[in-house]
Amino acid sequence: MSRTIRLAVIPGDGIGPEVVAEAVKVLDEVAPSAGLTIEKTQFSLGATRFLSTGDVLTDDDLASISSHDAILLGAVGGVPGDPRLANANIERGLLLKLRFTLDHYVNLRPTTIYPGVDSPLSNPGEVDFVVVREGTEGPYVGNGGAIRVGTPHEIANEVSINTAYGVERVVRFAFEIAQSRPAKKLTLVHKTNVLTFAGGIWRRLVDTVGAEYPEVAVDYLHVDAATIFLVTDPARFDVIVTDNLFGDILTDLAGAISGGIGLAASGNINPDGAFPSMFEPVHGSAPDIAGKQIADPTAAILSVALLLDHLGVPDAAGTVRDAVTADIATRQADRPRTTSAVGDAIRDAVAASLAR
Ligand SMILES: NC(=O)C1=CN([C@@H]2O[C@H](COP(=O)(O)OP(=O)(O)OC[C@H]3O[C@@H](n4cnc5c(N)ncnc54)[C@H](O)[C@@H]3O)[C@@H](O)[C@H]2O)C=CC1
Ligand SMILES: CC(C)CC(=O)C(=O)O
Ligand SMILES: [Mg+2]
Repeated sequence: MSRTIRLAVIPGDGIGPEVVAEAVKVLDEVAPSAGLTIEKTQFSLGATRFLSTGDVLTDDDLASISSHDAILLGAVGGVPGDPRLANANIERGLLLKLRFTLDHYVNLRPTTIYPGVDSPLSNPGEVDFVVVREGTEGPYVGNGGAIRVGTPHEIANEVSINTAYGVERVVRFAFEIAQSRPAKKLTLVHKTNVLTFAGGIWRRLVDTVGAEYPEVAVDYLHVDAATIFLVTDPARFDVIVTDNLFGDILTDLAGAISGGIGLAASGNINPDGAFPSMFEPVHGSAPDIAGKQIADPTAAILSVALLLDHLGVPDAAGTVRDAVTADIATRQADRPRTTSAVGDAIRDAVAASLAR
């Protein structure tokens, strides 16, 4: 029996539409094998839409997106510094508004170094960790302001919000994941030596919640030291739990060490299922390479694997990851392929695997 999934597709800006086209290609190939019928609604949102209509995300857009079962997003944002977008605030008005309104409190960002991948690390070892980044709080909530703007006496602030409710639930989610993994290790990353108030609540809640997970070994690193170990000893990590800002930064670094930002996938999860979760590559709209068909669509395709996990069809997710693994093993730096050629190859590998 087939299950219908209503998927909101937001290709977005820059390379977003290029990589989403490949992700959809792969999703359409694998979905029937998992008994899924994917009913897609396209949403034309982002900088391009703002420039033509002046709208970032209307109430109607939000209501319509919310009525779907899940969301697939490319990336949004125009060329940084483009004066026409000065008042648009696409990132906050669209991306963060979706994450906050749909209560995506878990931003799940796994990192694996696939065999044959072109990593800048000489000897990375077995790398397989997941960053559980808080998605609805921290310094991204817009709790700030500025006075005397543009004068030599300007003062600006941007305050990090960390609630016991918000921190506890994401920490608990991270412990659940750590408990389910063979290494059973959780590393809190923060900056408690300086951010004593924000860091304090994270440390205390990790200790409190951790008492319920005696099998999980708990570690702590300041964020600056964490960047060292991500490069020198990434195999030490299993589950990292951290706030919205540190998680944002660490996961770009994680992408870079594991073969490039074009491989890094993410899920913005509402674990309670009250709202649709949203799947997207970690990267942005990459205006520097947009329109050239040279973006790597693998991160978007691996985000489809996270979507399939979320939909409760792990075999289909595994089929996609196996196809990506096989494709990465064939890559040659001196023979680059177009975005759609990579998508075709992964789609064909999925088809071949399903035919066996
Ligand atoms: N989730 C989202 O929608 C995000 C949006 N942004 C927005 O995207 C715009 C550009 O941001 P940047 O800071 O330049 O970050 P970016 O992630 O778009 O690009 C950083 C670098 O990585 C490269 N890159 C990114 N994705 C790639 C891919 N799939 N294949 C190959 N190379 C890739 C780009 O060419 C660039 O050199 C900004 O407006 C930013 O706010 C940034 C991050 C996330
Ligand atoms: C524009 C940012 C809020 C998005 C971002 O960089 C991310 O989620 O990784
Ligand atoms: Mg980021």
